[in-house]
Amino acid sequence: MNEKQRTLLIESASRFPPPQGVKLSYGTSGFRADASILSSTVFRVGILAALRSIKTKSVIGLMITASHNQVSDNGIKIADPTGGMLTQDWEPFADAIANAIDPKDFIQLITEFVKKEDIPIGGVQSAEIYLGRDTRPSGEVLLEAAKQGISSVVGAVAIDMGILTTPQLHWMVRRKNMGMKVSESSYFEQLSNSFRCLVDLIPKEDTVTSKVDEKLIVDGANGVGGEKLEELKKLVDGLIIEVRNTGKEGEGILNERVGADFVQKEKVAPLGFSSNDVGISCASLDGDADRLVYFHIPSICNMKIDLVDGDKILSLYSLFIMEQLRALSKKENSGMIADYSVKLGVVQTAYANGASTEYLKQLGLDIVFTPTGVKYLHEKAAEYDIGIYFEANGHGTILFSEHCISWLESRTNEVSSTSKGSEQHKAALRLLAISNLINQAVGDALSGLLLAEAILLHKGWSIKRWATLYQDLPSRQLKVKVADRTAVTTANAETVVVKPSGLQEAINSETAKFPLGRSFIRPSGTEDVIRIYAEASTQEAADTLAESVAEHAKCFLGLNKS
Ligand SMILES: CC(=O)N[C@H]1[C@@H](OP(=O)(O)O)O[C@H](CO)[C@@H](O)[C@@H]1O
Ligand SMILES: [Mg+2]
Repeated sequence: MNEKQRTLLIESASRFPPPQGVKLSYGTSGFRADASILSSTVFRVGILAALRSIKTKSVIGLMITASHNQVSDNGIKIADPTGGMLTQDWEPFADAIANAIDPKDFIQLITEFVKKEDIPIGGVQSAEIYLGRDTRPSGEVLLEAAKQGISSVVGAVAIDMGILTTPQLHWMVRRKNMGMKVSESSYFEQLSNSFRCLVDLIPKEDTVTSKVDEKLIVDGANGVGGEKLEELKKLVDGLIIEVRNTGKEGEGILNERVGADFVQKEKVAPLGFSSNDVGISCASLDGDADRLVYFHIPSICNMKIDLVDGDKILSLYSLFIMEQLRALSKKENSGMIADYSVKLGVVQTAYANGASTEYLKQLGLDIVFTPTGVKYLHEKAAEYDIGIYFEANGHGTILFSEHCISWLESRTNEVSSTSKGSEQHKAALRLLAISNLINQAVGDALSGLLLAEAILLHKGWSIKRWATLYQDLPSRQLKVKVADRTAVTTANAETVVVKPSGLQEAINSETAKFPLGRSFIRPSGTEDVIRIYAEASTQEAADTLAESVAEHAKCFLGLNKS
């Protein structure tokens, strides 16, 4: 590192002293904490992003958001050149620099890292970083910290893309690195065009007899998703969407009793919904619009909901894609059959409802489990020609391999010359439209919503029909603040506790008391808590199982005194 670069880093780092007595960790989705202590972290991640951009010779994204956390929190995460999450190899470096106690230490870490990774820092090579943020009030100050971090690396340029959903920023980074046009309007155009394409391919006779819902009400969590959906819906014909909890002045507080996380965990309607909405199809986005769940309110008596969670969205997508693949491999007039069999896979986590896994198995799908956190699911899904992944909480997407897309394209060309308009031809076009609609970088509530709506229209299904695909097993999630959550280590996609020893045996003996019982605990990657999950044949049993496992966890780990 040359002298000019070193001086620049030391000067700027001294303006961003780290918080005292706090240990930060890159976690399941970047750094998250109370916004008031994050400036130095965001500044340092700005530098990391610049190094990553130099190393990969690509545009890197920096998103300032704390997703579904309370409004006073904020966070920062990195989008890698493909639009995915930061490569896991760099996470230890992210942790190390975020926790370096003084500028000297910090510079030392950077010097060692650029040497090890052979990063030509100092201006030989340029770097470009796209910045996005959600609607949190702390976003502006943190944006400034990120810019200062970036500009303390010689040759690095920050480009502020403004207030965006997390998936929009990831999409932009991916597109830019593919040499394509990047703007918010091109994002909206791509989504609305591919949605229209799917709707145009709906067999006409089916639409007449359809029982589809007339409108969809969307809870925007008082975050960025609501305002973006207002924009997007102007371009989408054939859907009536009413957006609530848009976060406009006086509408409510970000994520407070609203949003996908609240709805999925509490299983009640968000604020802003009432008994007037009984029977109507509804959906909830989370604070940065990378999660989506659906629901309807079955009765005017209370605000309990019938939840259509990520597992059911995954099931709907899987069913539709399987149907298209089947149509594609059928022998038609052309006499041709599919010349390679598409490897379709489904990825879930331990939080997936047992009934969903059973349903997907019955469809004959290949299902794999990974630890919690989309970085793990995404990586696994990318091993298939078409990989569908979802967390129960509504984060997920469908990945198409390059090989699969070019095969679909050549298939479409072939079939359109021999049997244009055939079922085979339409199936190939539908799959291509899905690959354009659904975000290939990360889970995206807006594109996910348009795909779900297109499939419902195609099948002539209402949300009630969709909800009956299978019946969820009753489940309960709890969280406990323990003395040190890192004392818990797990194995087998987080379904088994390895440490502290004896705890798994205690969980096993509780679980054995309940028919269809299943329970596991794991340390959260985004909050200072241990999460407890339990599932059983009745709600009461699931509640009791969760409570007793929580008691064991407290006993083994001790409570947090602070
Ligand atoms: C049980 C649960 O919903 N966990 C969520 C939550 O992670 P935790 O590590 O459980 O805090 O936030 C992650 C980021 O949004 C998401 O990927 C994950 O699924
Ligand atoms: Mg989110």
